[in-house]
Amino acid sequence: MTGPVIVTDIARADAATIDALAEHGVATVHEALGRVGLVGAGIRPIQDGARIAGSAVTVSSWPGDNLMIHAAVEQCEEGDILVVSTTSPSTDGAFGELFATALQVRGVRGLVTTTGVRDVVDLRDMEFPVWSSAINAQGTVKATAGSVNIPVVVGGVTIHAGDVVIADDDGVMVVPRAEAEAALAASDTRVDKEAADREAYRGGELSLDRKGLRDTLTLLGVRWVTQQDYDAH
Ligand SMILES: O=C([O-])CC(=O)C(=O)O
Ligand SMILES: [Mg+2]
Repeated sequence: MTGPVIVTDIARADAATIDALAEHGVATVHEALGRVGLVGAGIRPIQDGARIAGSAVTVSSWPGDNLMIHAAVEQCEEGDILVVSTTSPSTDGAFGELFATALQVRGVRGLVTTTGVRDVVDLRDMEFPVWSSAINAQGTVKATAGSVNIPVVVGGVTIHAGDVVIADDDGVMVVPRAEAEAALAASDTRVDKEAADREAYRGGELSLDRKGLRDTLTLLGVRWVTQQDYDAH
């Protein structure tokens, strides 16, 4: 379909699966999925300590224009995360505490945006978590058509409406909706493995031995030499 659209009634992943993914956090799910889905590190949290997951409601906006964010609020439901991208780069402050107020009332868990945001003192105070490209008071207009709930690119990653977005202090990642269950199972397995690793490291075991990395170093031609031998050659 061409032209601006607002897609309604999007499909979402299972709520319990989304909540369990939130508990695992970005780094674990990213590793468990095979190191995919990570949004570029240019999208940063404005707060410390928030860890959320939710279904993406996506916005494709004109730069410097937040009309389509206004349109998207109506499409948001309990447990969603609003994801905003612009058709060309813009760090204008397209979002602030008024939008956050409207979204919080609808049970939206947070915002991920390639734009800038403003009112950050208020956003932090009201505990509405935000990941953005910039903090910027620059105001925007409401004049240009865009789309809601079409695929958008954020930090090099394509996010479809209804995909599971996970965000915490490490960054933001996306799990395609159809892979949410598999991502959770793989994350559970990884957490068990890391628990065993942690126990071993607490006991003094070296990761070099536990992961067989001495062989890797040897295969790569790395040699262990005493300082005396090193200095002598
Ligand atoms: O109204 C705007 O343009 C963005 C903003 O500052 C808010 O949501 O509070
Ligand atoms: Mg404001």
